[in-house]
Amino acid sequence: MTGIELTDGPGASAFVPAPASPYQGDIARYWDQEARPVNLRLGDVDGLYHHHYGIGDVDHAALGDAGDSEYEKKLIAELHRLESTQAEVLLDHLGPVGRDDTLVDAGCGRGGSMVMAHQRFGCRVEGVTLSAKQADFANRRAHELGIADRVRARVCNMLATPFETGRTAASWNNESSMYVDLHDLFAEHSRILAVGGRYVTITGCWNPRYGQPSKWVSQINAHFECNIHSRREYLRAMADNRLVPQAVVDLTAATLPYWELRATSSLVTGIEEAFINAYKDGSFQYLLIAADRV
Ligand SMILES: C[S@@+](CC[C@H](N)C(=O)[O-])C[C@H]1O[C@@H](n2cnc3c(N)ncnc32)[C@H](O)[C@@H]1O
Ligand SMILES: CC(C)=CCC/C(C)=C/COP(=O)(O)OP(=O)(O)O
Ligand SMILES: [Mg+2]
Repeated sequence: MTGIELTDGPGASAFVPAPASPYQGDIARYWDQEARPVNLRLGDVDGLYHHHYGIGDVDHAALGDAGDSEYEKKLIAELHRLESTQAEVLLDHLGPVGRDDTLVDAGCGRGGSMVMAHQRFGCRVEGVTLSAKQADFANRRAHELGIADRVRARVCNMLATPFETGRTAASWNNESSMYVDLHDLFAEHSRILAVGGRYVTITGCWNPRYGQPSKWVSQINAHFECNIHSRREYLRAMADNRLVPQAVVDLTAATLPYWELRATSSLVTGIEEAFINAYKDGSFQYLLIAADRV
């Protein structure tokens, strides 16, 4: 195996494999360099660092008056609450999970969802990301929380993981499936999941009823260097890989309040309008799909 040794600091990943493709090298670099305030300031609220979006109604009573000197702080806390609610809803769909189970977070980012899964179920959680910086960040947080023996991130391609065949109780992709071929992705989840295990994704996908990816969807792809798939592609690739949908939940209406609130904040990144327009013109959907491995 080719790769490089990382030696900078105690949390550094011991071994970073060479990227499986030039594209994966680009994505590893993208997330190694990412430090947007909208992600770090929200994570600082309670130490759960997410790279996904929010769902649910805005609590206007908690936000208070826009003229209030504490308003921006409250707005950040509210956006973070909505992002954590999103992860809670994903975890709600994992089915029964025991302390002895192992879960896999494919494309784990800085590890917020992994920590939440461990705190809810007491289980072991293994995460993979292309970014050594993210893996180090997630492992440092797990260490600070005293759960490093149960929650671990590593630098690894989610299409070729080191996990044993048929031993994972449940696995998920939280806004990370738009970076890979879906047939390759679901073949790997299907391999590692136990029969009867559960797979869950929350994702943005283009709506086949619209026809083709809209200009807003193309703008989101360019912004994140990703490749948003259609709803049809998800369902077909799952069916081809022994993943049978048990629930398909359209979260589009539930995510719009998050985007509309975020668009008013000082932490805007410039992609807010594309998401709002794409969701509103029907070309784009925010979906949760939970599937049984049969
Ligand atoms: C938008 S972030 C989502 C992070 C996390 N799931 C969350 O909800 O906070 C996308 C993640 O997918 C990861 N990713 C993309 N392609 C990957 C691949 N082929 N293998 C492993 N991770 C990948 C990136 O490294 C990044 O951590
Ligand atoms: C739903 C879709 C299409 C998601 C694309 C993947 C992605 C980049 C998610 C959010 O990451 P982030 O939290 O780092 O982004 P931001 O900085 O915009 O908050
Ligand atoms: Mg974010």
